Amino acid sequence: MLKLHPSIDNGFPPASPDFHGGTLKCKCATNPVAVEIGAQTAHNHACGCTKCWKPEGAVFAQIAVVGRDKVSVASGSEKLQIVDPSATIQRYACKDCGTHMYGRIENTKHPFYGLDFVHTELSDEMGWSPPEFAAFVSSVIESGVNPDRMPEIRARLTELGLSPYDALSPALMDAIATHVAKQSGALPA
Ligand SMILES: N[C@@H](CCC(=O)N[C@@H](CS)C(=O)NCC(=O)O)C(=O)O
Ligand SMILES: [Zn+2]
Ligand SMILES: [Zn+2]
Repeated sequence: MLKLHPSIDNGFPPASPDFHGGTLKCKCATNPVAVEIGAQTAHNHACGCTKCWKPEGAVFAQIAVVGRDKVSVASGSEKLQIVDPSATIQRYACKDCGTHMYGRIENTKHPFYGLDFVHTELSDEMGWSPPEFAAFVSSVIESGVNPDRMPEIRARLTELGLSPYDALSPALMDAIATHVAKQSGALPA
């Protein structure tokens, strides 16, 4: 069976109705970085881009958003470093094991400002919001996936209920464009 991501390949449970977050831990056997998430996540999805962190052997990342005020580093903050300070999303990774612990947008004009990006499979808790779609699917080629495999990959994502898109989902792309149009004045604010 084609393997895309360990938390996706075997299907995924629905979100627990009263779920209020959990703790993400990096892969270090000793002194792991721990990040507390104080709320349920939203817009969880598979991402095929080269910038999002993937578990060993995975073709896709799994990534969701949560309010930045709900994210706090509980331990190991001294091990965190920003992967690419010039990127829109500043991804804080453990410098020992490479795991990305959270991604943050500092540009207050960005449509997603206020939301942090997190990989909920780094938590032992069950009940997180499940993935809803697959984003940046064509980008897996940039990580070395043979383009001939794309029909099979898109078919498998569809079978899992994750509609494949080559950017974000239409709903999120519309939300971004609406935000931009309100900033430019093309739409009333
Ligand atoms: N084709 C590019 C796409 C990168 C990209 O645009 N990623 C999206 C989804 S995570 C994004 O919003 N990136 C902003 C950032 O990385 O700061 C790649 O794979 O590197
Ligand atoms: Zn680590
Ligand atoms: Zn990505």
